[in-house]
Amino acid sequence: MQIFIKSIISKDELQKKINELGVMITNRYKNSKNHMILIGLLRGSFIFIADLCRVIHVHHEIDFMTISSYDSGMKPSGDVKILKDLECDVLNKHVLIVEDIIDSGQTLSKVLEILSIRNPKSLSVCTLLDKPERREVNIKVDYVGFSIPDYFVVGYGIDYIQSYRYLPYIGKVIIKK
Ligand SMILES: O=P(O)(O)OC[C@H]1O[C@H](OP(=O)(O)OP(=O)(O)O)[C@H](O)[C@@H]1O
Ligand SMILES: Nc1nc2[nH]cnc2c(=O)[nH]1
Ligand SMILES: [Mg+2]
Repeated sequence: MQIFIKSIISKDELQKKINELGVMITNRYKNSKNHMILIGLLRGSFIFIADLCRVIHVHHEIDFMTISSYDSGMKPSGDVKILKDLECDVLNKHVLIVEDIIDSGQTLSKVLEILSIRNPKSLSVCTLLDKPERREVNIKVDYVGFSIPDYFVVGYGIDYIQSYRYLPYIGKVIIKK
C-alpha cells in the first residue's frame, strides 16, 4: 500500500484566507465590552489557532480542549470523548471555538452542548475547513475558511494516523493498493 498526498490548498492560499478571517472576526468583536476567548480543539486546530490569533486584533484569551472522535485512521469511532477540559471560565465571555475541520459535525455538536450550559456571552464557531456534504448533525458555523468536497485531508495540523500534521499545506490523501 502506498500513500500519496496531493496538495489542494497551498500555504499562500491558507495565509490569505486566515488574514480575511482575522479582519471579519476583528470587526465583529472590536467594540464589545465583554472579554473574548478563543478555544482551540486539540490536536487538529493547533496550527490554525496559532496563525488566526495573530490576525485577530482584539484582546483575547486562549484555551484548549482535547476532544477525540477519530481513534485512528479515517473512520470516526462514533464516540466523542472529552480528554481535556478548559482551564478558563467562559461565563459572560465571547467564546470563539476554533476548529481545523468539520466533517460529521459530531465533535462540534458535543462541544457546543457542553459550553452553552456554562453561560458564555456568545458562542461562535470558526473552522478552517468544512465538508458540508458529510454533515450528520445540524450546527451553525459562523466563519468558514474553505468548503471542500468529501476528501480525507491532512496537513496544517490535520493528521492521518497522527502523521502529516506538520505539512504547511492541506493535502488530499490518496491510497494506492
Ligand atoms: O465533524 P467530525 O466528524 O466530528 O470531525 C471533525 C473532527 O475530527 C478531527 O479530530 P480528531 O478527533 O481526529 O482528533 P484530532 O483533532 O486530535 O486530530 C478534526 O480535528 C475535528 O476535530
Ligand atoms: N485527518 C482528517 N481528519 C478528519 N476528521 C474528520 N474529517 C477529517 C479529514 O478529512 N481528515
Ligand atoms: Mg480535532
